[in-house]
Amino acid sequence: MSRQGQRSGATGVHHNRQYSEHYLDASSKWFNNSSSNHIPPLQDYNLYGGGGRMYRSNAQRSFNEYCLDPSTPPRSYAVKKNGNGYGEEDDSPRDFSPGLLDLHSFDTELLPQITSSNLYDSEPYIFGKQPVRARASENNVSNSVAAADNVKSSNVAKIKVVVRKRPLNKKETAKHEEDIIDTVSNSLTVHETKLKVDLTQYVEKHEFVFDAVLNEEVTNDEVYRETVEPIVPIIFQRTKATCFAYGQTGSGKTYTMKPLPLKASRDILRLMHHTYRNQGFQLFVSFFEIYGGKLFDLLNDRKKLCMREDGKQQVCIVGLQEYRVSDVETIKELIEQGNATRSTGTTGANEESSRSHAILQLAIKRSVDGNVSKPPRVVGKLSFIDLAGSERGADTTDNDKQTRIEGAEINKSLLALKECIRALDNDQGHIPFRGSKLTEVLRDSFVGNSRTVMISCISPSSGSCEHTLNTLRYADR
Ligand SMILES: Nc1ncnc2c1ncn2[C@@H]1O[C@H](COP(=O)(O)OP(=O)(O)OP(=O)(O)O)[C@@H](O)[C@H]1O
Repeated sequence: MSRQGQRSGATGVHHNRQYSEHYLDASSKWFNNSSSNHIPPLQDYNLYGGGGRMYRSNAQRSFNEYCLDPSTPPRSYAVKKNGNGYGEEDDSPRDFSPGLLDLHSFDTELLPQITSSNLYDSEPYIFGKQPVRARASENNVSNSVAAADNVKSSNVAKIKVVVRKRPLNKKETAKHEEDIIDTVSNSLTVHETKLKVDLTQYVEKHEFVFDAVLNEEVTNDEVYRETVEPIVPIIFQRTKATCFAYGQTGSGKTYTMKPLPLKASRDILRLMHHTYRNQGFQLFVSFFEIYGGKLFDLLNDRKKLCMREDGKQQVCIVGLQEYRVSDVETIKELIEQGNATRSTGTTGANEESSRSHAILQLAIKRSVDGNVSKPPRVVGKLSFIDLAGSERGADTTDNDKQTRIEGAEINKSLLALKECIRALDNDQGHIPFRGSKLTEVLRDSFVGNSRTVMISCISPSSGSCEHTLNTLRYADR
């Protein structure tokens, strides 16, 4: 009997198997319904002129100059402004001029520090109207929820490392590969088969402990609850958070990351429409990728973007399009559009492998003093990063020059990311952002009040042992 068969299937988290329907199916569903009970149910309060509205922002035009109908892909519409500040559809589709998105100093500069009592005790305002006293009692309810969120925020670790083990796939099972990973609570053991000099086999055990270990039975909903859900409320409290998935090609990074932004935006909208109702928060989405050290806008025909640093060493991504969104459907469309645009390529290791880092950002903004004529500024931000396959850095032999260059670039950025996380972990004053484009772009997510969640994805199979150990060593702090 194989070792796999002998084991009792000890797991850190006990839940129904989710992959039975979707696993082994490359077109598995990416957007699951969130079943979170922690945040009140979403209601459409029609805050922005209709749940089906979406706004596109860039720095050269005011944020509400564009308004798109989410029922069709956003880039096929341009919008002209009407009298009430909201747009109407226009036939001229590519009316957008490249904007300047300054991640810090323009519309993403943090609002001045608002103490929690200021933020929650003040009367709510409605766009263009005076504060309404009648809403005071409703606001008191919000206050207590917000206060509870404050308490929660101090409990959210600055860096959290979670390992997710996927099930064996069809190919691995067909090759009779064994599951060599045991998980118990937040620890795991890798059983590596080795050869002695006399060619007899022996098993070396490698043990690791992480903040959480999620076994092959854990669903995407549970991954969300363990990783991103605790961060969502603190985004409203001037926090910038990053969640990324690391691991070899085929280890489940995309499978793990894809549902997270949608689940997070659903909860963000719930909070905006409930706890923070009428407090002027707005949600913006942008989606870009870093491929070969260059930036491309996944929500604007993969338009090439450039990153600049201003005199105050603040990072700007020139031309990046952001969309103001107020309903989950629109966000889903944008994410689907971005994913479809994302580049994939062929290498010796995995034909479908993604060789780029995809970065989806959800930014919560608010106009200073509730003045809608002023561009809204970032209050908090949540970045989701689906990293390129970690073994790409070693991809130097059986591929062409282009693939080798890509591999070197990926290797550089993954190392730089690790260095930044190590520096954050050690509370070092200096964070080495400049190590790569990826870390430069993420600079503002690492400074100040930041949170980082790393999800290390591993394959259970004996054939992936070396890569799995590399991934776990990368994640080991
Ligand atoms: N936890 C899981 N449960 C069920 N199926 C999974 C799980 N993780 C991954 N898979 C499946 O494994 C396959 C590879 O996963 P995925 O594409 O997410 O890998 P990846 O790490 O993103 O690879 P790449 O770096 O090449 O993009 C997919 O078919 C996916 O559906």
